[in-house]
Amino acid sequence: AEKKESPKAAAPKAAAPAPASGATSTTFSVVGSLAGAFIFTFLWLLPSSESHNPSAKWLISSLQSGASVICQSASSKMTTSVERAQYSDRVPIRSIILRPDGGSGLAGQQARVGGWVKTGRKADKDAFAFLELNDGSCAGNLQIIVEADKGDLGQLVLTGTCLQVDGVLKLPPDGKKQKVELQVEKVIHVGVVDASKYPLPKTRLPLELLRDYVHLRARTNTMGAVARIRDELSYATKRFFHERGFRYVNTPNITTSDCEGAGEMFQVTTLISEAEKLEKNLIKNPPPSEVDVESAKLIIKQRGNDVAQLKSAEQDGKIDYSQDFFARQAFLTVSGQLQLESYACALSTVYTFGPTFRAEKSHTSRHLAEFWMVEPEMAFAELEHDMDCAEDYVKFMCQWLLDHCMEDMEFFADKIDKSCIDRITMSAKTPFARITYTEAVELLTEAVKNGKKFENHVEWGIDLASEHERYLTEVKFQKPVIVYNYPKEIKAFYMRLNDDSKTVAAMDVLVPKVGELIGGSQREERYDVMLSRMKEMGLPIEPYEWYLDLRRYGTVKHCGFGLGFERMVQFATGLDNIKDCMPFPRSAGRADL
Ligand SMILES: NC(=O)C[C@H](N)C(=O)O
Repeated sequence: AEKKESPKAAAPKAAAPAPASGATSTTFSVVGSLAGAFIFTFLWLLPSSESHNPSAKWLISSLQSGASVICQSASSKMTTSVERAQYSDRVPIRSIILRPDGGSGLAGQQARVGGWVKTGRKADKDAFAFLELNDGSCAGNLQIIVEADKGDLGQLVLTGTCLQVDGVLKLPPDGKKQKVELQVEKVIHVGVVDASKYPLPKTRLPLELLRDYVHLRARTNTMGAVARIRDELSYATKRFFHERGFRYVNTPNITTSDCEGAGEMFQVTTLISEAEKLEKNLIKNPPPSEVDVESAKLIIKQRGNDVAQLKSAEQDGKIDYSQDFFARQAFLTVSGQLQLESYACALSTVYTFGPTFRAEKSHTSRHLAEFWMVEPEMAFAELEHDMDCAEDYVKFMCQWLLDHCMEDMEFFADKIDKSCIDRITMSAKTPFARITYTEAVELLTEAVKNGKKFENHVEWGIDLASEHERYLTEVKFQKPVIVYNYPKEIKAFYMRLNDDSKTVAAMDVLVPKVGELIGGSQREERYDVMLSRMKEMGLPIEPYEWYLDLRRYGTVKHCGFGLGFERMVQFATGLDNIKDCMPFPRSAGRADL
C-alpha cells in the first residue's frame, strides 16, 4: 500500500492554473529559472507590486483578482473573503484547502508554505515522509510529502517542528481525506524540536493540562480555533456597532472609580511607593505586621465607605496615598461604563471594548480575574431599546459565526460540544424570550413545586444563581431569555429606579450553556434620585462627584450594557471552562507569564 502512495507516482506535470471564471485575471506565465525547461504559472496570492522580489527563486504571477473570484464563488463553508499572505513569504494553508474544491483545482501550482508539524511519519523504507502541516490560518492541515534527499526526515516528522517549504501542489492518489497535497521541492527553513522535551504530544492533552503551557497551547487545534473565533467575534463586534453609528471610545484601564461599588478592585501602586509606605509605617507604628492588617482593614472600610474614618486615618499618616504614583488610590477598572456614560452624554451612541479586572475569589468555570467586555452606551434610549440592542448584537454575532467560522464551529461540534452549532443557529434566528424578574421567580417557584431541586433557595429578592439561569434557558424556554426589572437591593447604584420603588430598570441576557452573557440597565438620570440611592447604599459621594455632574448638567435618559466577551466565546464553542476561552487566563491563584 505504501508503494502506491509513492509521491513520484502521482507527481503532476506542469498544469495550467485554475481558470479564474471570467475574472480579469492578471495571470501571466514566465520561463522558470531552471533552463526554461517548461513553463509554469505560479499561484502566489500576493499583489503584483509585492511579487517582484529579486531573491525569489521564481518570478511570481499575481492572481490577486483571481483570488477574489475564488472567494466570491465560495460556499458558506469558506470562512472569510479575500485572503492573501501579505507581508509574509508564504501562501496561507487556508487559501489552498478551504476552497470549495478543497484545493484540487490548484493541482500543478507552485506554492511556498510554512507551519508547524502536527504529525509526521516516514514511509516507503524511509524514502520519504508524510507531514501534516498547520499554520493556524485554519483548522485543517496540509499534507506535505518530503523525500529523504530534501532534509533530515527523522527530525522533520517530529510534532512541533517548524517548516517552510517550496513545492508543487498535486492530487493525492486516493483523494478521499485530502483533496490536495504538496510535494516538497525545497526545504527553506526548519525550526527543530527536541521531542524528549517538547510538552505537546501529537495526541490530545486534556485542556486542564494545557493550561500549564499557555505559551505553547496556541499550537493545539482547540486553542487555534478559539483564537480564530475570538478574532471573528471581535471583528463582528466592531462591524455591528460601527455600522449602527456607535463610536468606539477608549475608556481607562486605571481608574479611581469603582463602577459596581462592590469593592472587587485590584489596587494599582508601584513597588517604590509600597516600600516607602512600609518604611513610614515601620517608623511610626511598630510592629509592622499589625499595622499592615490595620491598614488593610481601613482600605476595606473605605470600600465599605466610612470616609470619615479613612480621612482621619490619612491625617494620622496611617494611610498616605500622597506617596503613590497617582497621589491617590487607583485601581484597575471593573467596567468602562461610568466613563462611557460621559461620552454617551455628548456623542449619543458609543461603545467600548477592552479588558476589565475583578478581584472575585470565585473558583468557577465562568469567572476570570481579567476578562474583556463589550459595553455600548446610548443616550435618548430606555430599557426597551437596551434589550433590543442586546438581542440584535448577540444575533449578529451568532449569524457571523455561521457565515464565517463554519470550519471551526464544526471542529467544536465534533470535539467539544455537539450541540454548539444548533445552539448558535437557534440563537441567530429565534426571538429571545423576555420576562420580568418577578415572572422568572414565579417560574422557578413553580418548577420547585413540580419537584425540581435547586441548591439555592428560590424567593423574590434572591439573585438568580447559575442553576436558575440554566433552568430558564435550557429547560423552560430552550433559548436565550432576557430577564428585566430586578429588585433594587441586588443591583448597582446607577440603575434607574422604577415607579414601584422596589425594582430597577435592569436587564440580563441569559443564554443556554453559559447563563448570564450580558448585564445592562437604563441608568438613573435624575440627580436627586441618584443621590438618595447612593446615600441609602452608603456610597461615598466625593469620588462620584464627576459622575453626578452628568446629571447636574444636561442630563438625559440613557442606557447600556456589558457583554462578557469570553462568555460569548464559551457560548459559541461549548468549552466547559472559561479559562480556555482566553489566551492567557488570570484567576485567583494563577497568573502565568
Ligand atoms: N456597561 C455595563 O452596563 C456593564 C456593567 N457595568 C457591569 O459591569 O456589569
